Amino acid sequence: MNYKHPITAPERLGGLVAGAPSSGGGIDIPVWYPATGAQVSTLTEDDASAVDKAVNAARRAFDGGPWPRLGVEARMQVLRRCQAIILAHADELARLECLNTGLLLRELKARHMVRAAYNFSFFADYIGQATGQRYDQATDYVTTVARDPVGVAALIAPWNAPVALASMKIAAALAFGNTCVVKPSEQTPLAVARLVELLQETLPEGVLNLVNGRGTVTGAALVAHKGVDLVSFTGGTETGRAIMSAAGQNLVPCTMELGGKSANIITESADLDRALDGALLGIFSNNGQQCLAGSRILVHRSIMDEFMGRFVERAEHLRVGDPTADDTELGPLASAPHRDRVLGFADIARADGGSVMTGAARREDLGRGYFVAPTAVRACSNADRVAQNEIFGPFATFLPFDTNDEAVAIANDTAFGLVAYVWSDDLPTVMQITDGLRAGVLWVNTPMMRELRAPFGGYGASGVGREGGAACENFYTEQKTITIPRRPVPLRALGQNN
Ligand SMILES: NC(=O)C1=CN([C@@H]2O[C@H](COP(=O)(O)OP(=O)(O)OC[C@H]3O[C@@H](n4cnc5c(N)ncnc54)[C@H](O)[C@@H]3O)[C@@H](O)[C@H]2O)C=CC1
Ligand SMILES: O=C(O)/C=C/C=C(\O)C(=O)O
Repeated sequence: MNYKHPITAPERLGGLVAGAPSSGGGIDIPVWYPATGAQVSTLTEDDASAVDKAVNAARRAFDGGPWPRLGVEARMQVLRRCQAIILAHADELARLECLNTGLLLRELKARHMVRAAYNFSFFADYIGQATGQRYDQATDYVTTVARDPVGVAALIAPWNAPVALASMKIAAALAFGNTCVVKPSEQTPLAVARLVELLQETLPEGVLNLVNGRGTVTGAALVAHKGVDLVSFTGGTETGRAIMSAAGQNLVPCTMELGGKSANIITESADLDRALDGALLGIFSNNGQQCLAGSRILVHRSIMDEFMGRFVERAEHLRVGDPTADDTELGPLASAPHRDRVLGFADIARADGGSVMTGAARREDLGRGYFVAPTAVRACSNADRVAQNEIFGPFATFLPFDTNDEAVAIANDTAFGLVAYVWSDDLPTVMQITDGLRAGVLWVNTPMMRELRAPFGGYGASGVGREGGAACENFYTEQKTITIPRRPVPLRALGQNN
């Protein structure tokens, strides 16, 4: 199948430093359309010297430029202009993102670009309403807490929702007065590059810079750079470990939004129709590639066969194919190696004694794109590798449980702890399960509702720190405590006693 491309990408692509093309210097990296396997652009990698120039540009903009010194009202206006720019170019950005990720164009327009624009208006509103801290000590002293921007932010974004996730970091870093160097995934640079280019129109020079290239080259040079003051990363857990160790050498703060193996708990008291819709959305939306996927579906044993049977039937009817078509429900995976890795887990499931209920095959009838059939396996136990590893694809793992306590124990029995889903119409059951779960975000009777004022992030191997309103304020600002006597309070006069 030769699906039509959603848009034509620039033939060649690089970074952007202080509004001008970066110096590159690295290898050429092909950029593919996952729906056809065709090369659509070539990325010039930024080497360590190009990264150095980008960080220095951000440093100059921070140390001497207007951005960190701008009043809140002026910064809010700029953030609102960023929102307007994204909305005005939403169709183009969505098409570039589709071309580069194979995510559904419909979803990119309706959710990802709307979220990207909202990230900026959210932080504009947030800084406009931020309250301060003041402490009065008896009558003699007053202490206030000022917040300064931290400095140059290294923002490292993944390939599964490039613009939506990079823009969250950019908007938050800018809102609190920082300057940035953004590094998108080398697999998915197109739409983030265009976003950074578009936002130059309203941002002072050097405030938002872009470097491109492999994580081990461009990303590693960025994280290790002494001019970087903080690192925000979203991506895989192993990469998170490497980045945090490198950033640790410079003692800079990090947030790590990492992987998950989240439990989706379907209790006996669930509204099963709704839980079924939620379970399908939880694992198959975003082409199955999201950290917050409900990838371990834990079902009460009394309803396991019925629920899994209905899930499999619906999965087999998912419309897989052209990501630009309005009625497609599942597009391709992001890359050929990733497709092969995901499919490899079917053999791993069998080797561990599990059964493949459906899927676990390439959709070669759809051409050379990286399509796989929606997959469900029944694991033997929660120790199986398909129950412990993040697969990051349209691949659901089912396990039964007998009691609420057992559901909680299974849910908590992984290295991860990002999110969890609970389906029940019985309040004591909901309370018992939510009290016991060790995960950063819990959704009860709903899939994936994101509240930007609330913290988002995970326990354990799912991350360090949180993203969201106050969490971002704490991360992207330094706090400065200032104590002033109201009048000349007498001081102990040292050295005057002899
Ligand atoms: N949102 C999420 O939670 C994501 C989770 N993953 C998980 O991670 C697995 C592996 O995916 P990968 O493609 O390897 O993603 P990754 O986590 O390695 O890539 C994310 C970003 O980190 C950069 N990066 C990689 N190594 C780096 C380093 N040493 N220093 C600085 N930056 C570096 C990459 O270039 C990219 O921009 C996936 O199969 C999935 O399970 C991947 C992407 C997103
Ligand atoms: O909503 C957020 O801020 C983060 C969402 C994260 C993902 O969807 C992901 O990494 O898959």
